Amino acid sequence: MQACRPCSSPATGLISSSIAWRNLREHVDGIFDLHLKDLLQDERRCRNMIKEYEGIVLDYSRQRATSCTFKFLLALAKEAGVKEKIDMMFEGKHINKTEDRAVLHVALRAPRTEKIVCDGKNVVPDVWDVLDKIKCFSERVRSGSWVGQTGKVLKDVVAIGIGGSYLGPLFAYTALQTGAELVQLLANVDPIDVAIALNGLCPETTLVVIVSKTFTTQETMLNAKTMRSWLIASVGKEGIAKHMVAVSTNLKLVKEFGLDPDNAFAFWDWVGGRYSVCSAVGLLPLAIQYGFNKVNQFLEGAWSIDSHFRCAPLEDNIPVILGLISIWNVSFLRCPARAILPYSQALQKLTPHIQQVSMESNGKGVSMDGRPLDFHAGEIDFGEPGTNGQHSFYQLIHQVITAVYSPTHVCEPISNHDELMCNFFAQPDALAYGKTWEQAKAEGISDDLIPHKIFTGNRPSLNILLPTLDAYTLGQLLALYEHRVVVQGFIWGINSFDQWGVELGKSLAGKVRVSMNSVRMKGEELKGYNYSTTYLLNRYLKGKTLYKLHKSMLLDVKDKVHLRDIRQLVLLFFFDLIYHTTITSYT
Ligand SMILES: O=P(O)(O)OC[C@H]1O[C@H](O)[C@H](O)[C@@H](O)[C@@H]1O
Repeated sequence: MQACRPCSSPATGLISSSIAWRNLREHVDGIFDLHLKDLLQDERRCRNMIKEYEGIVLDYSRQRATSCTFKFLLALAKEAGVKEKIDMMFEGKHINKTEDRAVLHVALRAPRTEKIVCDGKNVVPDVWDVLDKIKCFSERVRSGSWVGQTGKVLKDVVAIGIGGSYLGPLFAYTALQTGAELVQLLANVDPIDVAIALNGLCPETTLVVIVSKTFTTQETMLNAKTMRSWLIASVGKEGIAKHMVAVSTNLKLVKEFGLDPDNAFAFWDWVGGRYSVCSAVGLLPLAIQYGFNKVNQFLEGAWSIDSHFRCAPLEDNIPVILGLISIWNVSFLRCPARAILPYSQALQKLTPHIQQVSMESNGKGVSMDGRPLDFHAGEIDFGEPGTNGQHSFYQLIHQVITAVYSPTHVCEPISNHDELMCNFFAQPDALAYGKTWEQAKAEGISDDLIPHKIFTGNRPSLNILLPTLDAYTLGQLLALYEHRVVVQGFIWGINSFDQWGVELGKSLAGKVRVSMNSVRMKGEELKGYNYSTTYLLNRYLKGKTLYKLHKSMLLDVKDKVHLRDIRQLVLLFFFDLIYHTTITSYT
């Protein structure tokens, strides 16, 4: 077993130049020779790799790691100043340096009596003002005392948002679903998504919630305008206040959009979009659908993990351990892909949400001070609920790629889920042990088939077991993943709170938008694009388009959307593109 070298501060500013990092780099060579089937025989090692907090069990004994690995990883966490960075986060310091902002999503779930200071002000009372407003408003909608312009009770709610203003709420909302839903979430600007959301809805009994942190996101604003026109056509401009509310940090733009500031639910720039589930972004739809009690439990669950994250020693701190496991796999074992596999259908939207939280946060190529990283950072996240995933992409994990690490099995044990649970318990061992030639032979498999039926195993995984799945444990699960991602960013020394790459795409789309408008409205020629883009754009502009249909369907048809018509056109357009692609690739 190797001894830990004493740590020293990184000389170049990158964590990779620290002694702790170098210790791990040397240590990893020895790990490549170990197999999980041998590591799993060491009961003492396995016992040390199981942690429990409030009934949540984390078992990471199927990681390709020894207890020495964890000593080195903990030394790395200390070297990177993880504890100090956690404190700075809770103290409201501007740790999002490129945007000069604090990172305080933890303040969103702080009890009323807590004090969390940002820029000299305790923000907890502001948080609770909005929570009280959500409680009051949601109770009025649920009880039917908030009526629409024509006096009818509201029966449907459409929440429009995208990215963090959609994925997080969708995850929490879906996880708590029990049956009849009042609320639907709409993200895509594709008219078919709008049409599906509006199908069968009546403006007189519909409430629209616009969810956008910035209130400038093109897709959301376009969908919001479409919905506003749809409402006005039935209830008039004066009816909007009864049928439209907003969640945003930008109350000025909310007002300019024509909404009563009383109908706006605020949050703050110290809440990142992908960390905003516990703001009004996620809580308003949850409260309308499930009642404010559930919201409270959800917040309490998240806060229980926040408190654990802040206070538990690094070696027992579950989000820190999870973050270290990620660092180990990505940067040292060079396994950048992670499957997240919840063995619970209710958690079907966990993976898409964590995909954004993780990949947008840690998909960074430079350190906080702008230095290019000389190591692998960031993860590729994918997944499906178990057992669906087993019948889809598991074959590749078992036999082909070694670059997938820690399929994270999250499970909720309920007695009549036994079949599901059998799979949950079988998969980690199947991945770890694989199957040898000798085993296959002993099973009587014929020689020609044996190569297809042997598996090298040694595929690492970790298991998280929840005692149950309710609003409280859901809040815990959310906070565990949020903090895990943050820990990774703290160690890699990157900024997990900005997303300038996304901004690049947005600004290019803005340029195309202007060009498209000039061609359509003024008949101008396209200028300033490369050959390929000019060709494709012209081809699109000449082809059949949903543009006219979109207008007539949503603006003129008051209460019935013709889904069949729109689908037909979407398909025509789609095949147009396939045809086009085929021609280009064969000439
Ligand atoms: O909430 P909004 O301001 O409309 O932003 C919605 C989304 O926009 C972009 O895609 C950002 O990268 C996301 O982080 C954000 O959640």
